Amino acid sequence: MDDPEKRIPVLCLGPKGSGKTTLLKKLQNAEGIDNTYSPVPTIGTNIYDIYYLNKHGKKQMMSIREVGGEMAPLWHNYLDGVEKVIYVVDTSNLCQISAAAVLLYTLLAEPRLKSAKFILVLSKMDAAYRQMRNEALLMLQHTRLSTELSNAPTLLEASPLTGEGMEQLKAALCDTKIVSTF
Ligand SMILES: Nc1nc2c(ncn2[C@@H]2O[C@H](COP(=O)(O)OP(=O)(O)OP(=O)(O)O)[C@@H](O)[C@H]2O)c(=O)[nH]1
Ligand SMILES: [Mg+2]
Repeated sequence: MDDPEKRIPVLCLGPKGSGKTTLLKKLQNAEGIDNTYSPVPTIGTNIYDIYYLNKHGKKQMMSIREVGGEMAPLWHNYLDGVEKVIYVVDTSNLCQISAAAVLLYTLLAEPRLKSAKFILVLSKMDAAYRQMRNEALLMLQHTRLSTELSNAPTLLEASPLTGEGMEQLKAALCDTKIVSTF
């Protein structure tokens, strides 16, 4: 397990199996992220180095720390110095969404994350699961969060398997214009 003291500005959280590892691997432009890809559950944490072009066209590296869903009771150890939180919710698993919402609200109320930017990723937005999008947003009370919170999460719909939403996620992370050739 990595050292929680090591400052990594971007944290990727969400319930187990919500698709964090798959999403971050795809952000790294890893090969073979398709229907045959079967990641192992993250026991502990993983750090992913992501390369991107900044607004001056220069290649830069950003580190993102994933903390496995199994580690939810220990997430609070990793919040110091965090500037951005990618919160991944599995749209195909409506049974898990209420629990995901409670964990999200706890993070939004966390004083150490008061000025952090939240990116709420509805994952597994493959065609088969798209129909569940509205139910998922309702269960997360997304409309209420957007109107009542100053640090309301930015909503993104993504599927690492189809590539949907990946450029938007990169752009939201890098505060840079969308770059199509990377
Ligand atoms: N259909 C579909 N399945 C996905 C997608 N992303 C991830 N999965 C599957 O969901 C399962 C869990 O994915 P992971 O990326 O390991 O999830 P995780 O959030 O990292 O899980 P933990 O590390 O246990 O917290 C795997 O079987 C993936 O293949 C997606 O976009 N579409
Ligand atoms: Mg994982």
